[in-house]
Amino acid sequence: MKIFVDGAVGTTGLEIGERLAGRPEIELLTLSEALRKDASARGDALNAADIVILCLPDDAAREAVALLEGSSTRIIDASTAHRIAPGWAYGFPELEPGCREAIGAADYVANPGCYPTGFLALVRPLVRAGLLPADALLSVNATSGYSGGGKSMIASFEDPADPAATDTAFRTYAMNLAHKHAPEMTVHAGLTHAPIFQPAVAKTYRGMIVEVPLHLHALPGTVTLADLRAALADHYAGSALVRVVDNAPPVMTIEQLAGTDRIDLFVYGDEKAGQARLVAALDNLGKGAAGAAVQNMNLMAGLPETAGLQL
Ligand SMILES: NC(=O)C1=CN([C@@H]2O[C@H](COP(=O)(O)OP(=O)(O)OC[C@H]3O[C@@H](n4cnc5c(N)ncnc54)[C@H](OP(=O)(O)O)[C@@H]3O)[C@@H](O)[C@H]2O)C=CC1
Ligand SMILES: CC(=O)N[C@@H](CCC(=O)OP(=O)(O)O)C(=O)O
Repeated sequence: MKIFVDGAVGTTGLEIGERLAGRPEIELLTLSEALRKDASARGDALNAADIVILCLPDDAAREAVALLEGSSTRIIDASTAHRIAPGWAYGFPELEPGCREAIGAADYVANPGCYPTGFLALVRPLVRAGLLPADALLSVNATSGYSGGGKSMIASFEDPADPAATDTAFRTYAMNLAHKHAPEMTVHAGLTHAPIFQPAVAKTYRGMIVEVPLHLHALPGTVTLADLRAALADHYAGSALVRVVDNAPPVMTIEQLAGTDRIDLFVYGDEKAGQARLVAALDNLGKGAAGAAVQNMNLMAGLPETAGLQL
C-alpha cells in the first residue's frame, strides 16, 4: 500500500509519519526538503500513491485535490477544506451507524477537526437518541494545547522573545464567534443552530478538553444524568478508541489523554439543580488529527482499524 503524506514535515504530518513508521504493509512515499513544495514533484507523488493524506493549509489542500483530478488515488484531507463538502465521507468512524463502512469504501475522506471531534462525540449520539432536540441551543467551551495552531503557533509559544511564550498561560480567541469549525459542528451533529463556540489555547504542547454544558430543565421530557450517560455508553459500546468513563475524576486536566489516539467522555452534573457538564478529553494531535487520519487510512486500506495507533 503506497501512502504519500503531503505536508509530511508539518505538525500533523510528522505525527502521521510516526504512526506509519515500521509498518511493513505501508510503503511511505517521500519528497526531499528541496522538492516538498514543488508542484510537479508533489503531483507525481500524489498520483503514484494509493492513498494520500493531506496535512496542509486549506488552500494547498484544495490545490492537491485539483492535482489529483481524474486519478485513482484516494484522499484523506486533514484540513478544514472538505468537511461539509458534498461527495466527501466524514472521517469519524464511530459517529453514526454506517460511517465506518462509508469511510472504508470512500475515495474522498475529510478528517474531522479536533474541536468538532470532542463536540460531536458528546452531542451527536444524544441527538440521535432524541435526548437533545435538533433545535437545541448549545454552547461549547474548549481548550487546546498550542500544537493545535500548527508550526506558527508552536514557534510563537516557544519563542522566548514572544509574549505568547512569556506572558500567557491561557488565552481565549474567536471572540467574534466566527470560528471555521462552527459549520462542521452544526452539520454533523444534525443541529439547526450553530453552538456558541468558545475556544481557548493553553501553554501546554498537546491535549484538549471540550465541554458542553446543559440545562436539563430546558430539554423535552425528563432527562437525567443517567440517561445521558447510558445513551453515550450504548452508542460507543465495544469501541476501541472512544470510552465513556463511569467514575469521573473530580478534576480534569488538559493533558490527561495527551499522547494517545483515544477520546474519553464524561457526564458530570447536579441532578437537583438540573445541570450537566458533558466533557470530552482527547489529544488534538491524536484522535483530533493524526490518529484519526491513520484510523481512516486503515479502514480505507482494509487493514486492522487501530494498527499503528496509541490506545
Ligand atoms: N495541529 C492540529 O492539532 C490539527 C491540524 N489540523 C489540520 O491539519 C492541517 C495541517 O496542520 P498542521 O500540521 O497543524 O500545520 P503546520 O503548519 O504545522 O504544517 C503544515 C505543513 O504544510 C506545509 N505546506 C504549506 N503549504 C504547502 C504547499 N503548497 N505544498 C506543500 N506543503 C505545504 C508547511 O510547510 P512549511 O513547513 O514550509 O511551513 C508545513 O510543513 C491544517 O489544515 C490543519 O487545520 C487538523 C486537526 C488538528
Ligand atoms: C489552538 C488552535 O488555534 N487550533 C486551531 C484548530 C486546529 C484544528 O483542529 O485544525 P483544523 O481546523 O484543521 O481542524 C484553531 O482554532 O484554528
